[in-house]
Amino acid sequence: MSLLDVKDLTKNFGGLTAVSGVTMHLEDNELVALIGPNGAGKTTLFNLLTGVIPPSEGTVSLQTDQGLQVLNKKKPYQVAQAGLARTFQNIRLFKDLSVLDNVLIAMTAKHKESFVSSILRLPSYYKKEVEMREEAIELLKIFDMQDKLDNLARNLPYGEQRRLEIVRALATKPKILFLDEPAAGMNPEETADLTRLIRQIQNEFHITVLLIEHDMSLVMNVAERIYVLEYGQLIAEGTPAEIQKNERVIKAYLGGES
Ligand SMILES: Nc1ncnc2c1ncn2[C@@H]1O[C@H](COP(=O)(O)OP(=O)(O)OP(=O)(O)O)[C@@H](O)[C@H]1O
Repeated sequence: MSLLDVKDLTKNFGGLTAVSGVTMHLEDNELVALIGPNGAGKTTLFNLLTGVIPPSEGTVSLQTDQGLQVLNKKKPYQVAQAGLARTFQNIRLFKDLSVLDNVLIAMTAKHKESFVSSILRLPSYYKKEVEMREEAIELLKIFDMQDKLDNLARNLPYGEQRRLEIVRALATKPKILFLDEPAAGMNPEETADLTRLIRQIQNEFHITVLLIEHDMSLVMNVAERIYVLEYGQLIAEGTPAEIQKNERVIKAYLGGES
């Protein structure tokens, strides 16, 4: 049994089938990439896996501490509580809040502090708040952002805004982290930093990462396994070396150069 099992997942938008009968799996502590040409259905598949949109058909099941959970009909916050976190193609930070507050808000979504103790401001509430603050600072230290705690998110350079998004996702202590085009808009130096960061996340947090990315050097550098989508269907799965020499992938994705 895999950590995440996806069976025959399909999404129709009116007459268009954006994702068609996708079956895939993710294992513990794997770094997997999902690639495919523009419009292949990658973001739609991410949205299905993270509860942003419901599937037309198929199932998504996650192994959790409470046993197997079917995620299909769950809302995004329930999917997040089950252990799936994601970033988006377009940055979604609270731009007018500080770096630290951005992380604290993500943490609050996960912590189950009782309503009564937070309303009454019981000692346990303050204790929790102090703990969360310490945890958030520790996390930001790992990603070299300890000097930016009070900076407004909007004032960070682009690469750091993307990094903060990843920190926010990690603050929810996910089992699986979904990264949607994390290198989009980055310069080569920022992309090199991101490559190191993704490896660091996998090593230090022992979580599974699924990555959508158009930057092939990043994908081939970090992914252990790659899925390839074309017109909503999976056309290949394998190691970077296998994918690079897969005829169907070369034809579909790399423009038939061989
Ligand atoms: N809400 C929607 N309603 C109708 N069609 C949609 C919707 N969302 C996506 N599509 C269509 O589904 C197909 C897959 O789109 P999707 O964004 O998932 O592809 P993608 O592989 O992520 O593309 P890109 O690499 O350009 O981001 C496209 O033809 C797109 O126009």
